[in-house]
Amino acid sequence: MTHGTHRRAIVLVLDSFGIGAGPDAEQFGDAGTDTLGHIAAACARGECEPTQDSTTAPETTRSGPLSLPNLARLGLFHAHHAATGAWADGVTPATELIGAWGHAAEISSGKDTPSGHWELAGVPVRFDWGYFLERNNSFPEALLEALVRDANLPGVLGNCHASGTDIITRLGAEHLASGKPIVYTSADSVFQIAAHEEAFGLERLYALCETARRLLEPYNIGRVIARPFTGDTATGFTRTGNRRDYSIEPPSPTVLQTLHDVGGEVIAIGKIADIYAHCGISRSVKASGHEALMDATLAALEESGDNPAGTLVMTNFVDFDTLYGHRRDVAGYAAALEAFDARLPELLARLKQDDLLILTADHGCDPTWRGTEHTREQVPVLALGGGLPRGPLGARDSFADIGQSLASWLGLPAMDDGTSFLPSCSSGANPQGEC
Ligand SMILES: O=P(O)(O)O[C@H]1O[C@H](CO)[C@@H](O)[C@H]1O
Ligand SMILES: [Mn+2]
Ligand SMILES: [Mn+2]
Repeated sequence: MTHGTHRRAIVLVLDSFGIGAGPDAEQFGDAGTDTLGHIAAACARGECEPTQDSTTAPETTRSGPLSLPNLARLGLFHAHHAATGAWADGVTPATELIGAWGHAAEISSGKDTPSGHWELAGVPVRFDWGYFLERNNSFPEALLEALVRDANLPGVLGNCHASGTDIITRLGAEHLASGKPIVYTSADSVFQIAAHEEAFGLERLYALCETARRLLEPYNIGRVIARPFTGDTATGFTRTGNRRDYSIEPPSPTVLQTLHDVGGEVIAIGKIADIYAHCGISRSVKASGHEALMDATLAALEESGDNPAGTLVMTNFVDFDTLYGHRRDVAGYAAALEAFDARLPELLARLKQDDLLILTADHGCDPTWRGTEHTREQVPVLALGGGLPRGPLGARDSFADIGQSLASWLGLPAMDDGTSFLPSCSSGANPQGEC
């Protein structure tokens, strides 16, 4: 088969960065959500200013309207306008756009991280995940009994729906005293285990998660997540960067797998390898924090591009979701967006002729919304290169349009789902094609 030469695709997933409620948001109780729009509005109202008692995180020093000049040039605010019918408050949309921009709705049954990532890699989730719906005594007794027995535990704490930071504050001391790990869930298809990194042991926590992963097989649960933390009752408890996700495998080959199968290189940065259950990954680079994730992405761009079958560099920027979205920290989310935006010129400077860059998200997590859960939203599709003319990509019916476009650019067999937004002349299956 003819195959694109030395082409690369770079996909940055801004975890939870929704740009307006999806067409089916009502069914999720999320009609009216808008992660970007509500952050911008709060900034415009002067609600995201540095405060006297602000923590020492440097990003909390931001102030004024939301300022994202580089994302604006890639068409972020235009995409948000197209998705919602309104310009985000206080922002300055770019007059000179450099790329193609659109917005995509999710067709997967859930609004969780694996569903969003698999769909954007061309594999929507059409089956229903298992969920633990009870807010208290959430897990079946038989499951917990088996976990306690197989992992030789003194018992478990939690067994409820919870916010991960709240539950370690509430149960951290009891965990230290009893040695019992904390198990909890959310509206997502997850089984989360929090334990003290030193007192319980990090490797022991990972092994416990693997046991849980095995025991959860009949329950159709998307992910087991290890949530290590440190601290004590005097200092308080803090989660560390050693989180690990144990996902089930995608139901069919994603575009990562398809590229890997033809000998291409798939470089997974941050959580990406875990999210795809290590399927179709050539190299996984772990990094904690957005600065380190961006550094790793830039390094991957420096080091890659020699593979004649093509290269995919894919990075998940998780802090938007974990540190700010779920914590309903609007100012923190705004500051993290601005810090991300400030690094984009370094990335753009490393792009080459045969590169396609896509910035997108996996779901929303509107920090102004009730509760602490994800929100069913559309995501931005900001694309640069790939033979794309500047301008609108329109409303995309599925995140899978991204996967199909990646397949086209990299000269791979077409995915079953999704419609490519690239011009047909730029398909990697026909690298001589001139656009
Ligand atoms: O509150 P924490 O532990 O961050 O949990 C959140 O993280 C999980 C995975 O994204 C979600 O299901 C959500 O509940
Ligand atoms: Mn996510
Ligand atoms: Mn999340």
